[in-house]
Amino acid sequence: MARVYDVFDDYYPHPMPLDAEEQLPEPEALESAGSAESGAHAIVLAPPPAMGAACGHGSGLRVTFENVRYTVAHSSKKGSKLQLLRGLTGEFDPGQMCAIVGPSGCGKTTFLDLLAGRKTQGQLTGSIYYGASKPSRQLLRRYVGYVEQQDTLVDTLTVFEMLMYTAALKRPRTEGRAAKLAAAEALIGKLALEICRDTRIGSALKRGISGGQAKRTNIAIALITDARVLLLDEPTSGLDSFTSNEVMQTVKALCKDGTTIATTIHSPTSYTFGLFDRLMVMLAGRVVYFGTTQRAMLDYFVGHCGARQPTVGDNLVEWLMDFAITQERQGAADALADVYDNSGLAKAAALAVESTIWAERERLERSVSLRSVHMASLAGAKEGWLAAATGSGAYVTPAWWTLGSLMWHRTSRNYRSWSYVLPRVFDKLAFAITVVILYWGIGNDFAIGNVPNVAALLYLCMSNPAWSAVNFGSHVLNDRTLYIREQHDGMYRPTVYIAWKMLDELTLQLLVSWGVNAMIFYGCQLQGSFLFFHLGMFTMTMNAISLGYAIAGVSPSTDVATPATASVLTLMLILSGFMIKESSIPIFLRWFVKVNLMHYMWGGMMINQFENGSGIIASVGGTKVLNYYGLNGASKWNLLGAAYGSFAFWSIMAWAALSFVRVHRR
Ligand SMILES: Nc1ncnc2c1ncn2[C@@H]1O[C@H](COP(=O)(O)OP(=O)(O)OP(=O)(O)O)[C@@H](O)[C@H]1O
Repeated sequence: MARVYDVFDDYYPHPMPLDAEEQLPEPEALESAGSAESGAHAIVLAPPPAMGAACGHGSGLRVTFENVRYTVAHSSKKGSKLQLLRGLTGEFDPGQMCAIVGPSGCGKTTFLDLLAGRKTQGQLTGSIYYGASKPSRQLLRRYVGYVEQQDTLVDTLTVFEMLMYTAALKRPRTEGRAAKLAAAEALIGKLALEICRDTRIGSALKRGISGGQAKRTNIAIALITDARVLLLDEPTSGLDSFTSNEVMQTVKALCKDGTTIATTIHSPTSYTFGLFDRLMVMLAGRVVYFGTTQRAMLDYFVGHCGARQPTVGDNLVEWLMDFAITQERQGAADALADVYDNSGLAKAAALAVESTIWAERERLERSVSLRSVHMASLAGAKEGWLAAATGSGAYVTPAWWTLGSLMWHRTSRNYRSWSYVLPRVFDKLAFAITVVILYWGIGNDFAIGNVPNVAALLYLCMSNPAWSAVNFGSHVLNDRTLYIREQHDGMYRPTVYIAWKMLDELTLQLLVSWGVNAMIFYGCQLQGSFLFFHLGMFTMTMNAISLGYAIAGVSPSTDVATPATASVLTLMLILSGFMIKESSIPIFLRWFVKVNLMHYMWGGMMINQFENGSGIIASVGGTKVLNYYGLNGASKWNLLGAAYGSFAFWSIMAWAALSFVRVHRR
């Protein structure tokens, strides 16, 4: 029968010398070191590198976590709490790649989310440090790249454009295009993306780059700020074993410049497993092993936990996961975690954590007399490595630059896509053609029997742009995963995002609407001012966008937003004063007519059509028409002004919804 170490060697083609540093420390040595305060630094499994290497720009940043516990309110059991993480302690070292493994639901993603500062609920206790600092939002955005499980890319951009777009919003504005270009090209090289550099990313329905290339592009955008820490959540999920190996090999190569890497991974191939320097095994929110991936790991599980010896034919990763999951299913997760907590490994990890925090603080205090984390950050800034994190706010670029970049990198690229342009032009054109065919020349027919037809035409003209609120809302919701990721990455403020989305939609509408509105106005021979007619139609589109965004902002999904928007619009259309005269509406609902945008704009259009009609409508007179509909005495320009007020109101609602309403919880 093959000995376990032979099996190990058979599995790993990589040279993995078993040096003294990777041996399990003797428990007695640890105990004696731990008891003597002065000896605390004598035993550290992975001693901190020289300070410059640990913290300087171009090197890594050690991630240290101490007794991390995380509790959330139970989503299905009201009033009860659930502790998802239970006392995680350890550190991820610069220049090393650590695998976090464990059965599904053991808390791996929760842990990474916490490290990356992306949890929006729950209670965290314990400490997390990046170098010597507790992670500020700025530090996380500047120095930590987080690659989430799902790809969040812009399907209309090429890989190169995606990187340049991200660079424009995540790197300092002042550094110039050449530096951004160099950073993008360097990452394309590092992540072996040359072959798809100019390929559109595409979507599930319209294939562009491959799954592995998409994953590597996600990694590249996480690194565009020269991130010193890279956290990856299941980077190989959905990839075949060859592509998984390729992706992880590329990731591993990033360790060379000192990047600190931690990744959750479900079923690494043997090859990929061999690329990891460290392994953290989790069960039910606790650590059951944190150490080397080498022979000592086998010794630990066989010797301390009662795992069977692996034999030839065993895949070591499967062997480990089979053991861990079986133990969990048998309710032995806590027992295994207790064994780990009492082991030399856990004690060494705790000492290493203490040592790191102490040493980093001492270093900072040496450079300037410091007391607070804020001051510590300033000391870092003095040395250069935290300059951007502390020197700027939560967002790297000013609002005007962000807006310009979004217009340039996103909006202008939209026009390359027929699927973007055609539906937006076609729906306006189709409406205009239909209306012109049905109502040809009607505006110039002054017979009394024609008045309801003209009123109906104007009502249709108002309601058509209003209905597009349903589409606009779904555009925001389709973008939501990307929006959330880019928000976390500090790429734009919600105000800028809303302003950009509106400009994005309105730019094309502005171009198209002049033509189609002129077709309707002159084809149907409507009366009054064309400018007013056009502004009225355009204002309705603006309102539809802001209304759609406001409702989408508080809706968890399109399934909720679409019927909600349709209901609001239906109410507006019914109570506009056209379908039911205001005087016939029950008194308790009449207030709605007064705040109803449709009432204002349809009323304004009616006044525009009939205000000069007293001489031209032979039998009835324009004033009487307006009287009949309850529109006498109003000024069409005031009504237009009210519609702009409504736009401002819905825009503020949309901004507030995106800024303050957390429909996504993690
Ligand atoms: N509010 C909550 N109420 C109840 N359970 C929750 C809540 N939030 C998270 N959980 C549970 O916490 C566990 C940890 O989830 P997490 O996504 O971190 O697991 P994971 O190890 O990353 O799983 P996977 O490998 O499948 O991605 C899951 O079982 C999840 O269902």
